[in-house]
Amino acid sequence: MNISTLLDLLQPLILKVNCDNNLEISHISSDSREVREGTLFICREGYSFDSHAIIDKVYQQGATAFIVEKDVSKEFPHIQVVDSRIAEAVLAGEFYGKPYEKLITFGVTGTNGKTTCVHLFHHVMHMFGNRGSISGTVMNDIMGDKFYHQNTTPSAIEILRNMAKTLNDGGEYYGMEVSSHALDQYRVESIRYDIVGLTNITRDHLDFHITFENYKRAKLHIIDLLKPNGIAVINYDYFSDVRNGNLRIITFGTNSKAHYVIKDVNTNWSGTNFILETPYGAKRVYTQLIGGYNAYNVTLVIAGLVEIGYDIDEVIEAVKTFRGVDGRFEVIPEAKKLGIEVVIDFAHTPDALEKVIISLRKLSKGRIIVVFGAGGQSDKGKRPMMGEIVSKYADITIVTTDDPRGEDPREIISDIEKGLIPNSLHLSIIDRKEAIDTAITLANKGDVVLIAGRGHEPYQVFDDHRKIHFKDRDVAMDIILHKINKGEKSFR
Ligand SMILES: CC(=O)N[C@H]1[C@@H](OP(=O)(O)OP(=O)(O)OC[C@H]2O[C@@H](n3ccc(=O)[nH]c3=O)[C@H](O)[C@@H]2O)O[C@H](CO)[C@@H](O)[C@@H]1O[C@H](C)C(=O)N[C@@H](C)C(=O)N[C@H](CCC(=O)O)C(=O)O
Ligand SMILES: Nc1ncnc2c1ncn2[C@@H]1O[C@H](COP(=O)(O)OP(=O)(O)OP(=O)(O)O)[C@@H](O)[C@H]1O
Repeated sequence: MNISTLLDLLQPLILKVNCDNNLEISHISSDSREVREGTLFICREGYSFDSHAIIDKVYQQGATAFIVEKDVSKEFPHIQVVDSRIAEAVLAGEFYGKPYEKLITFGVTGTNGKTTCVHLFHHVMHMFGNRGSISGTVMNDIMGDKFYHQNTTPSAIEILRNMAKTLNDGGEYYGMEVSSHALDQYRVESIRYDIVGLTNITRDHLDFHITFENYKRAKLHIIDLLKPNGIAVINYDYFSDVRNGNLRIITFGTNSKAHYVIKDVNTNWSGTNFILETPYGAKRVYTQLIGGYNAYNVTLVIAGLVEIGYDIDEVIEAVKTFRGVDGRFEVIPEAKKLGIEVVIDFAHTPDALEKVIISLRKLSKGRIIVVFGAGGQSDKGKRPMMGEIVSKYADITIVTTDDPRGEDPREIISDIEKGLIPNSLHLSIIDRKEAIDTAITLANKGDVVLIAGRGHEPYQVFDDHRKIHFKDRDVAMDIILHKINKGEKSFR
């Protein structure tokens, strides 16, 4: 591609041009680790690294030209812009030929439920015989190529590249989780969606957004990214006041004013069922997902697909066969041999913890023992709130280590302890394995152990370089099997 095409597009952002208009660009990147001959490299001052500092090294790697935000030497062909992140979004859209225009695109944001919605969307589309891709926290599945990405929402270039691959390989749809960070940093700015979903909004990520208003504004920005005929599917119980010109907004929730009204939710150990009042009549919905809150996630996906033209009864039928996502209300069947239930769940916000424990309360007459911690280097303010919620709703609270990410685990635990309700039954055990073992040992017949906060995650991250393999399900399973082999049963 000739750089002049890209220059035209960037015009409103350009401060200075210091390059030949006839340069040919065969690749674009903002990451030096993937630069090759013919690359247009986008420099930016990031949160942890300033890639303007490595411009000479990247030039030697073969970069043809640079997009920069700062003054750099004339020896490097460059275009200086006011904002490299916006430039990256614009360039990525153009360079990869706007593949989103030919795909059914589904973007979900919200504090909790994004992964569940995107995986359910993938499942239903597959059941309808469509091929496509998804990206998000647990995994990226780009036309069958499955891999983990450190970000819930990758960079603009990666997303557009994956969308282009999806289209080239004959895919029809692309579903993705859209984090508030990504919305704020223009990672999805040049994408347009057929369906956007807003699951809910409660406290999280205020280390980054600082205020809840900023966080909410970032999330709501997804509505601006709809295609002209696109549909926003919004949880009315959290966003009752969203208006946006002529855009189609479809609401869902328990409030009778919503377009899709959730009623009579019943959850048990084999799934959840509820009545959904829709513009097409009342329907009974059954899902294998346990936890009443999943009625919201399921409804978001049903409403989105129905509103773009899929048959409601067929969508509801396809939902039935979805088995859920790794580490989300995952029951360990072997625990039953000890007379107890053990559940792994990714709840790591105050709201998610409350919802999961309340769901468990409906499922069990026994005591609920919760093991959890909080991640380091992220929203410290939610820690005491998590402590308060767990000690309010659980019978025994065991505070432990999550991913400290360089923070002292003792300090994180102490932040959580500040919120614990006085006189509630609680323990703090720094070693996560020991905490899980203690919870399972304390459980009597009929009790439930909830191991929360890390879900599918395979590693505990102690600092930038020290990761240890730690998957809650595997650790809990080992402990349970060990107890079964020793002939232990929870009859106490
Ligand atoms: C704070 C934050 O949001 N950081 C994200 C952001 O980084 P950044 O733009 O500040 O980039 P940086 O790491 O400082 O590097 C600056 C530039 O130098 C480049 N670089 C860097 C090093 C190098 O050797 N060579 C090189 O070229 C980088 O590619 C980048 O272009 O943009 C990058 C590309 O999209 C992300 O990978 C990076 O995620 C970091 C790893 C991160 O931890 N992000 C978290 C906070 C985050 O974004 N999380 C949300 C989900 C949250 C949730 O829902 O739980 C997410 O969407 O993942
Ligand atoms: N609709 C919901 N309302 C409240 N809590 C929910 C909802 N859906 C899921 N959860 C809780 O949030 C946890 C994470 O679910 P999921 O992975 O689907 O959300 P997410 O938004 O993708 O999270 P993250 O962005 O942190 O990856 C679940 O394990 C459950 O505890």
